[in-house]
Amino acid sequence: MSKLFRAVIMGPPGSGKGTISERIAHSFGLKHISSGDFVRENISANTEAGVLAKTYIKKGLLVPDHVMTRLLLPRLEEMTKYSWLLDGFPRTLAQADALNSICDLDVVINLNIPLETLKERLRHRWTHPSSGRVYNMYFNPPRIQGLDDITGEQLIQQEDDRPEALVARLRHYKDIAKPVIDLYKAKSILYTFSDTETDRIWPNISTLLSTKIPIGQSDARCASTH
Ligand SMILES: Nc1nc2c(ncn2[C@@H]2O[C@H](COP(=O)(O)OP(=O)(O)OP(=O)(O)O)[C@@H](O)[C@H]2O)c(=O)[nH]1
Ligand SMILES: Nc1ncnc2c1ncn2[C@H]1C[C@H](O)[C@@H](COP(=O)(O)OP(=O)(O)O)O1
Repeated sequence: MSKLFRAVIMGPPGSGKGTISERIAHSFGLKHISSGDFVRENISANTEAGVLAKTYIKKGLLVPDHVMTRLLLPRLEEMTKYSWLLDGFPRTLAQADALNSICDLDVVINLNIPLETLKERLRHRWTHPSSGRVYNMYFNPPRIQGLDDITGEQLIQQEDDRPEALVARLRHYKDIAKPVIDLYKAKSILYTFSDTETDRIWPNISTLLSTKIPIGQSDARCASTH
């Protein structure tokens, strides 16, 4: 069997991780695992870890590393037969070390987007809370204003996406992501993409992955998990 492909996508809130992950999953047939979606699924299903995670998220905090790894690692271990792309995990060095103990990553995509662009995007981001699907009033608007394309349910603007909240989130992201980025740089698997537009970044990511993903792995049938 040819070698499976393991990738991580990193970037500050609003950098386009979710948007680009969907494109990668669709074009290259990788399983897309979003830590945020997975946490929300566990909260809805009332699993032990989900109940615990909810107590932190309600306070606007990140879920502690040991809870996060207890949630995510078994999920990844179920996926040993698939190539996957992980979005939203690892967020801390402890999470990166835990991930390192169960697999070798091939590529880490690091999105470097200017602060002004992030603020502007998140100001116009609308979210479907139960699925985590996101829209932008200009970039990818829903078919009917204010409603989710798939379920027709109401979209909301998250408190976290207000510009004032974003500056604090971004500062926090930078502090915790720096050692993770340094680790992947030292391993020579970090690929950084800097631009203000996803559509300009995407061709470069697509070219990179075309050279890295073994032939026969691009199977659109095993695309995104949601
Ligand atoms: N104007 C514009 N909006 C974009 C672009 N790329 C993504 N967006 C929108 O920007 C917002 C953020 O994109 P996401 O894919 O949710 O970013 P993320 O990195 O997953 O964000 P978090 O979930 O907060 O970590 C969404 O509303 C997207 O629709 C772009 O190139 N231009
Ligand atoms: N790797 C991780 N470490 C800690 N908490 C995490 C995490 N991934 C997700 N979470 C938790 C905290 C987030 O506020 C929540 C939703 O995740 P998300 O949708 O990726 O985040 P955000 O709301 O920052 O865009 O789940």
